[in-house]
Amino acid sequence: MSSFIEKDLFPLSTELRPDGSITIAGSSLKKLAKDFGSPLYLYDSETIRANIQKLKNAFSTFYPGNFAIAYASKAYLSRKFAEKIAKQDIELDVVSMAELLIALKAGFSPKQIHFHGNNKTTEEIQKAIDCNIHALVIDNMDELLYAEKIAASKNKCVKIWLRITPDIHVKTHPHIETSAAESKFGFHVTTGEAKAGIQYALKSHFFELTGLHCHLGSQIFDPLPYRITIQMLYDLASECGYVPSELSPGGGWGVPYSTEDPVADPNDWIEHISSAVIEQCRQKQMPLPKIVIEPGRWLVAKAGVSIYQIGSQKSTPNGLRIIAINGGMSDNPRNALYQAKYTAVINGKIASNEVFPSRIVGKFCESGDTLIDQVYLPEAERDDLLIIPVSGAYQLSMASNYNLAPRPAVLWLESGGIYELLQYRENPEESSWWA
Ligand SMILES: Cc1ncc(COP(=O)(O)O)c(C=O)c1O
Ligand SMILES: N[C@@H](CCCC[NH3+])C(=O)O
Repeated sequence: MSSFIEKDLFPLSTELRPDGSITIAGSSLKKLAKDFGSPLYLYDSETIRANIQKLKNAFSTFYPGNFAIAYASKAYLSRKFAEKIAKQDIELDVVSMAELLIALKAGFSPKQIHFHGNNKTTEEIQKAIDCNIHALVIDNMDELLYAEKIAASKNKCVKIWLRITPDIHVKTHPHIETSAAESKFGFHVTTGEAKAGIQYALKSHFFELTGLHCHLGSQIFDPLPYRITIQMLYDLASECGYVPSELSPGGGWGVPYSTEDPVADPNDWIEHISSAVIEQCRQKQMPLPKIVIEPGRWLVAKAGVSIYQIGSQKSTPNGLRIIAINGGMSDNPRNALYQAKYTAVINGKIASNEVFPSRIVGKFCESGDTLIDQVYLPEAERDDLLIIPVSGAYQLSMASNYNLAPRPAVLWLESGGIYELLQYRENPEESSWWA
């Protein structure tokens, strides 16, 4: 456990009791699992607030212009979670009608919201226009022309950004890279579509092109591709005689999931983004834009912890120790999708010295339903609680009802043992499949 704490994998308010059990924000995980059942997801409020503050401080240190932190809500969103985040004076990136409606309901002003997506529906474009969101982020030429028709039918001038794809590779899993020439996202630079899009948007009576955006991908630990992209965006803008008042280099900064993963300081990210923008503006004699970053994972991954109950255990003929838990790919498909690596501990047995290589598998009817390929754990018994840290991003937001599994409950933890239900456990007897 101490190595996990050193490596910064658990939420800030995590404490280890002398009996080897864990509390977060003063709440015992054993008690929470008893009261709310498992699988159970928890978010530590202190970690989220500290992460937001860290990014704000970094901008205050490195960037003399305006900036905004926009939480990429696809990482995890529910109405109550959105209400908590709305109080932190940040903006929000949404990609669907439901995310937009929740954001508005939770108290985000439309002026704090920008709407992404490579294939927005007519209703989504209409709704975004009707509520005057901060920016409709147009993904491609086809969408630019379609959104213009909708804006014209409403006789409105809509604030837009264009999502530009630089056609470069970044080091991450191919499924979460969005910057390459093969990407389905954005106006590609090398085909000339990006330049044509900017020129078209600048001429249209129905658009105000307030900014350019690029999102390179996710789980990125190197600031260099951000620098290259910012230069590319400014070269493009300058070729088109365009001066962006906002510039969004997206999100994507990575987090460690296990003690073997790199730890990358987001200060480096913000410092590089800031200095690249300052350098480009100086070279091109343009005023500094408002920089809008869109972190999802970096803001919430480490704040989240998932708790499971251990069930069957077995050894395979080749000596592999398998521990099955009462969740799996339905609440966390990341190993199945990206071979994502995690670590885990057994609550109450953290101090044990004797550990064995173990594979953590779920309860679903797929051989790929593995949560952790290999982790060293002590002897475990049925009903022991397995705790997986860094569970706050892209687990529940990608959860499914495979095998008609109900989605788990989610709690928000405040210090002093205070907690609030963000999302209740689905009731398998009241789900839509009974219709
Ligand atoms: C447009 C856009 N912005 C921001 C993000 C957030 O990425 P991350 O959670 O890696 O910060 C994503 C997801 O990759 C995205 O598609
Ligand atoms: N879902 C991915 C991240 C993709 C982010 C959205 N473009 C993950 O779990 O790592």
